[in-house]
Formats: sequence, structure tokens, C-alpha cells
Amino acid sequence: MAMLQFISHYNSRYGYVSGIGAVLNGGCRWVQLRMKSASDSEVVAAGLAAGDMCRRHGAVFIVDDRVHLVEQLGADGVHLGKGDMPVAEARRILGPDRIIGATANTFADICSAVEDGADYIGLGPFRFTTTKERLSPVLGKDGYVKIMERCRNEGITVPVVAIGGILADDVPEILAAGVAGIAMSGALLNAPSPAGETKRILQLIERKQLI
Ligand SMILES: Cc1ncc(COP(=O)(O)OP(=O)(O)O)c(N)n1
Ligand SMILES: Cc1ncsc1CCOP(=O)(O)O
Ligand SMILES: [Mg+2]
Repeated sequence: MAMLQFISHYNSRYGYVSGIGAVLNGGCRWVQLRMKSASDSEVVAAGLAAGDMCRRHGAVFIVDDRVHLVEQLGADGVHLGKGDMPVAEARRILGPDRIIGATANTFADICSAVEDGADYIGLGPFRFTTTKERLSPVLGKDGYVKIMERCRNEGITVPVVAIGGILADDVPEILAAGVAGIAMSGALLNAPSPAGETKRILQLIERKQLI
């Protein structure tokens, strides 16, 4: 079953925690707390509340970047980019049971993340997005098709999640490339009803499994 990861953000209607609450109500069961410009104490305050909500909904709770807060937040794991703590070092700190996600922009990035022991890969960006600064070149549908084909040919089975500017209408063609999941922020949070949009995208994902 393909997965949907919500990347937390805020807008005029939702803060980090209330946004997470909305997508949990819509059925999302994989949340990443990403608060790029926040202090550690702000991340701890939001993360304790968000983590609690995730546990009550049976959702996996990942924190972006901050390996040193995983334990304190009781998070299930961390997501690390190419400029963050190396996956192997995070693994030594967090042990074998925590989930470690790693960012990839190319097939070569996937190979090194897998070698370092990442549990899943966030591959992107699919298209331009304002949610992340200093974005890597966009991959588009063809980029995913080519990279996922190379993964299959090389026997790489670590789950790959597509990310970056993804909208509901993109979901079927991205899943068709062979990714294991989709990560979304703006398309969920900025929808008229984030819970309703989450439900709709989960249905799209489910439908794709049956085809
Ligand atoms: C699922 C997922 N994929 C990629 C990223 C990006 O991580 P990173 O490259 O470290 O950039 P920041 O998110 O830290 O700005 C992600 N967070 N999640
Ligand atoms: C964290 C991150 N990494 C690559 S794109 C991105 C932002 C995803 O958010 P959105 O779905 O709003 O483009
Ligand atoms: Mg990062």
C-alpha cells in the first residue's frame, strides 16, 4: 500500500500543530514535523503536541533535521537531507529501531543513502515549490520514471517517496513510475479542507493500488 507523508507547514488558517491535526483527521498516518526557521524550544513545544496527536491516531511521527530532538519528542525517526547529519552517524546515535529518511535528487544519491542505511528516500523535487528554499533541479514525471527504472534494475527496494510541488492530479502518474509513496505539504494545507483533501488523495492512492 503506497503511503502519504504530510510535511508540516503553516498558513493564514493553520499553524504547524493544527495543520497536522487536520490531516490526521483526514486519515494521514505519516507526519513529518518540519519547522525550518524555528528554534529548538519552538520545535519541542510543537513536537510534543504533534507527537501526542500522531500516537493517538496511530500515525508515524518523523522530525525533520533535528536528530538531537528525536528522543525528547518520542519521535519515530528523523528525515535528513544531503547537508544534514550523515545517515550513518544518525544511525549510530538513534540505534537500529528509529526510522531514518534521506533526501535524494539523483539516482546516485539514492545509492549512497541506501548504502548508509536509510529506511526510506525522499526523492525530488517533482516540480517547483515555494515550500522549500534552494530547491534542486526539478525531476518531472520523466525524471521519476528514469530513476525508478534504474532502482528496479539495480535491485534497490528501499521505499522511495516523491516530494516537491505535488498536487492531487499528479499522484496517479507519479505512483505509476513506481514510487512507494507521496509527500505533500501545500497541496494539503492550502486546500479549502485539508482533511477532505487528505481523504481524497488517500482514495486516489488506494485506487491506484487496484489497477
Ligand atoms: C520526505 C522528504 N523528502 C525530502 C525532504 C527534504 O529534506 P532536506 O533536503 O534536508 O531539506 P529540508 O526539508 O530540511 O529543508 C524532506 N524534508 N522530506
Ligand atoms: C521539504 C521539501 N523537499 C523538497 S520539496 C519540499 C517541500 C514540499 O512541500 P510542497 O508539497 O508544498 O511542495
Ligand atoms: Mg534537512
